[in-house]
Amino acid sequence: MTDRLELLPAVDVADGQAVRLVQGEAGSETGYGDPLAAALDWHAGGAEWIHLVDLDAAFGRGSNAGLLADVTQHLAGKGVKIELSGGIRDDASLARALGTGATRVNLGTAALEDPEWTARVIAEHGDQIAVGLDVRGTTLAARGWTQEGGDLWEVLERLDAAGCSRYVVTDVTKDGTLRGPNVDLLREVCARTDAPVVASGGVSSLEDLRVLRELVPVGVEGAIVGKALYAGAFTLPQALDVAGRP
Ligand SMILES: O=C(O)c1ccccc1N[C@@H]1O[C@H](COP(=O)(O)O)[C@@H](O)[C@H]1O
Repeated sequence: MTDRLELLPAVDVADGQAVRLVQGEAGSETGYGDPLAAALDWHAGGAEWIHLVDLDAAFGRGSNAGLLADVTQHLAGKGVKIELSGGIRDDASLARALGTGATRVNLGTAALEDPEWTARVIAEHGDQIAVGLDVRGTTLAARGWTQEGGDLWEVLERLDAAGCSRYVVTDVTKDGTLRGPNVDLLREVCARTDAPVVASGGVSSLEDLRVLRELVPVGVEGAIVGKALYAGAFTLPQALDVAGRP
């Protein structure tokens, strides 16, 4: 068993550009240019994974599907694993997402609004499907985090029963704020499921990554890092030194 924390640098895309939002609020974005250039930077820094999000699809206001497919194919060709999310809500969008060569895809809204479809695709695709549990407190958020999507613990129990292989847990109130991860939330989710958990939201420092690495034995498998890398709080090689290298 590994004690390494997997790191997933984030590339969130809105209107064709890499951006970071604050608490997922539309209009709060800071731009970071070309998504492929950002992804290639993370590859050059040693990224094993990239967490790639179509924000326009998540908000239901557009699509960057072609661009994300290009980024995925390009990076997958270099051996980088892609976790793709945003707007994957039906058979067509799931087939397109898996067809890009992404290693896995994250379901958000669909996992809250369409339990039967979600159970079916989990049964069909196994660990190619993860579910993003995006929460404020213990209330889930859907549709670009603009609508409430139910109780975290009830949904976790349902998804566990469906055989969900992995959860990406985001404290929406921490995301993009550089205020540190919600360690209590992560511990509680890990205590209630045997599936691995990817931590998302709030990472601000190398110390945060040390803390998250200490949670690996209880079930935290990885951490998504966004704003801290883009803002230069630390470099990806420094982060990998703390998290452990593949
Ligand atoms: O990542 C964000 O900053 C974000 C902000 C607002 C909404 C969604 C966001 N990200 C990810 O989008 C998917 C959910 O998309 P969908 O509901 O399945 O269409 C999920 O991975 C969120 O973490």
